[in-house]
Amino acid sequence: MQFIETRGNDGIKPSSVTFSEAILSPSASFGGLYVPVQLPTIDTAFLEKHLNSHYKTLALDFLTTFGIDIEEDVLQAALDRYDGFDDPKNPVPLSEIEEDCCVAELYHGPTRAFKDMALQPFGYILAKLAQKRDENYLIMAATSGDTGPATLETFKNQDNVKVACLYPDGGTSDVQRLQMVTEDAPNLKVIGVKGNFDDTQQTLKELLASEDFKAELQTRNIKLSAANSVNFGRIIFQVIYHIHSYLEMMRSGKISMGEKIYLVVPSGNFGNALGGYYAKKAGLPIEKILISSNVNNILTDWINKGEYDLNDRELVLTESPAMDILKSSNIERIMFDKFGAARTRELMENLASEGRFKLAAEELAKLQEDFAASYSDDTECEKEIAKYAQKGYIMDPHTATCMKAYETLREKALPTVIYSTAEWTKFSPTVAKSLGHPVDGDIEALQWVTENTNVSVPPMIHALFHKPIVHTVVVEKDAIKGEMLNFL
Ligand SMILES: N[C@@H](CCOP(=O)(O)O)C(=O)O
Repeated sequence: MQFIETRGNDGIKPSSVTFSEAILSPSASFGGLYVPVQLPTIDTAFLEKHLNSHYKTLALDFLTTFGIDIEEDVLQAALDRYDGFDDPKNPVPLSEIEEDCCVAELYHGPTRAFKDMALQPFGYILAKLAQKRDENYLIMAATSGDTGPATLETFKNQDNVKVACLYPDGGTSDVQRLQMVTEDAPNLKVIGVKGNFDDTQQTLKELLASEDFKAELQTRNIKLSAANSVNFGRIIFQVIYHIHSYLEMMRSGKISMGEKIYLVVPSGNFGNALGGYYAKKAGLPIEKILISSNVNNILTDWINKGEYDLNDRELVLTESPAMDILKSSNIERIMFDKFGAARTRELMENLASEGRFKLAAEELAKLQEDFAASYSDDTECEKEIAKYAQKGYIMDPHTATCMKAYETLREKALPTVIYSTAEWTKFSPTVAKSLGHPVDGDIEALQWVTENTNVSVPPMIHALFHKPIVHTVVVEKDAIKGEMLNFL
């Protein structure tokens, strides 16, 4: 399988690359991204074959069908990382919360967020490639809370790889911050940035596209890659759990083969939703993908009106910080798929120069064939958390944004899978507040929620409060590059 570029080719970079090249060097021509030339087919035969498969068997078959240039023993070992999840046989359990609605819990890995689903195996593969080639890599990650911890966890103590993780100071939950600043390994650098997530991601994208920065790194014998969903190595693993969810719905008798379902995806950088879109395009019976946001609802406008406008918006800090994003990376891959490279380049260049673009009516109609969107503010989310707690299910604030999408966007009465992207333990003060017991800090909130509901706190979350803080650097945006070079 070859990979091509969302904004076309500049005549300098190769016109297509292999999977390993795309993940080791994820910046494509004109600042674009890599996408596969085609997708494998997920047909009835494929689904039937995996009705009783272990998650790892399904994943290996999907990756093999994709035809990526990674040896099978490396893929096997990468997938063995799922053995460290709560239930190795089923890393993504589904819980029924309504008769026609299940929550797919993507957070049962080491950092309690869906990012582990991709970063655990992807991190293994990237590090192995670097080691086999005897090359050294700086892996950059920009995070609004979940990607950072998962990146540090997957790459810690890996030979040939150093990580620079950028987070917005004050823009994550306390648990998310602690997960990063207490992660101690000689190959990890965590940098707090005075700014918001978009500032950190903008820096990452600029450095990734900068030939000068890459040349500077080359003098130290280091190459540059990224752990965010701009890297297709993340996306490929984010397709698989959508297939798994469908199979789980079949296994539990909620659907029969071929019956369509809705997916509801809380979205920021749109990698999770893109995975669902690719699964749908490959043949998984999905009616539509319903996108939920918080008040940083630029994706809602993109899908409902065809408008993507940064000009009259300020990024707002919310109780669902992982979605506090305005410059969403993967809309580009969707637009490439629907409108082609030339139009994608034009739209993305308009966004860069004018801060906005608008889709034509027929383009919007194409987008709406696959997506619908809504958003919820913090108060609405708190009500949903309280409502489902009463029914015995504790959800985090990102998952809570999905409930409005589930309640209002479905045009047909079809079974629905909602994606829970993070465990409530990362946002316990919001959960306690939603349940009518506002408290000051995480320790008290975790204790109160566990004493008053049916959930428990995993040991790695408890342990965070006793670990020494090893990363204390907080810098202005302009100082990020220098800070990373000092580390190297
Ligand atoms: N929501 C993310 C932001 C980065 O997204 P990614 O999927 O591109 O890594 C976070 O929690 O860090």
